[in-house]
Amino acid sequence: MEEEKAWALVSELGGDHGYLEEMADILKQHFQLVCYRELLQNPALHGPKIQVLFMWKYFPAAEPWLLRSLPSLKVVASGGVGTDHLDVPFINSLGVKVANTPGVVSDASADLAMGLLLASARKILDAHRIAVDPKTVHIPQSLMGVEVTGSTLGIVGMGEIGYKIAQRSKGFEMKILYHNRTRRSVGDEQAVGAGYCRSLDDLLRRSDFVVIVVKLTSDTTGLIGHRELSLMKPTATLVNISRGQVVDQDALVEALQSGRIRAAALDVTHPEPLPRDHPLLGLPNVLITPHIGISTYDTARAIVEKMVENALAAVKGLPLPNEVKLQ
Ligand SMILES: O=C(O)[C@H](O)CO
Repeated sequence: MEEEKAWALVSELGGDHGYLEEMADILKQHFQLVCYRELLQNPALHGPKIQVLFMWKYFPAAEPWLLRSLPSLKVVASGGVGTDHLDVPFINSLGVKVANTPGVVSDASADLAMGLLLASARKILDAHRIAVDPKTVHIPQSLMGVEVTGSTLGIVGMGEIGYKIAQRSKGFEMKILYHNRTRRSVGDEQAVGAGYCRSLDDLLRRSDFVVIVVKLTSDTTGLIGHRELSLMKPTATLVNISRGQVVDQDALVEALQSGRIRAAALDVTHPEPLPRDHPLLGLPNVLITPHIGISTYDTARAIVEKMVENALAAVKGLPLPNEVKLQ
């Protein structure tokens, strides 16, 4: 006899923050799904049976009132690696576990970092606009970029994603520097030819491209501010794929407007999206993508599969493969 499926809450199936059809099918194979909208329409009917909250791109937000209205909840299974949108101690205090999906997001995130770096260095978006607009005249100087091959890349945060960026950069013959709380093994460093910078300032002074890949914590909030930007080369480019709050955006606007640094390429901002009149959106030396680091079909599928694995373990009372525990 088929085991009865446990109930899980999801944002939407389809829609802006919903799951693509294929991903929704994976969830449906294992769980009976209730959409957030349905829950709000009939909380007394749906609330008590929900054991899993699946979060995709932070939706539905795990707000205290929502968590408290789900008495059978066992796990918040969040897609992606960052858990800065979750109050883990509070969730745990309700007897609910938190899981994320590390590992499977790393390749797509590292690929995007390289994409942003290359697009910014070679002004690929400006070039596209000129190529498709018959009214523009191609002035070659305006599309002159900076050389990637042989340049120096500074990676701030050498976890799995940072390391994968280093592996990719090796193919571009870049000199790799990294700054991280803990130093990698000699073997890891040698495999990609990465040099450790104990001091972030040192890395900032020496790099042509600085890629930010740290987790958002109280230590990394505002890590790159006026002082740090002023240490960078005027020809340097800042790439941020971590979280918007790691960079002081006012300081960044100033550095970009004054030419203190050459350019920035950002997959993350604070807030997301930025208000339409935000100065970053009007600067010619900024490239912004709307937090698409993990947005590939393969990665989305792998994320959803991991979310399911964690959720099934929680429902069965087994240890979670990816429980988030605050150190
Ligand atoms: O944290 C992550 O994995 C991505 O930034 C998506 O939120």
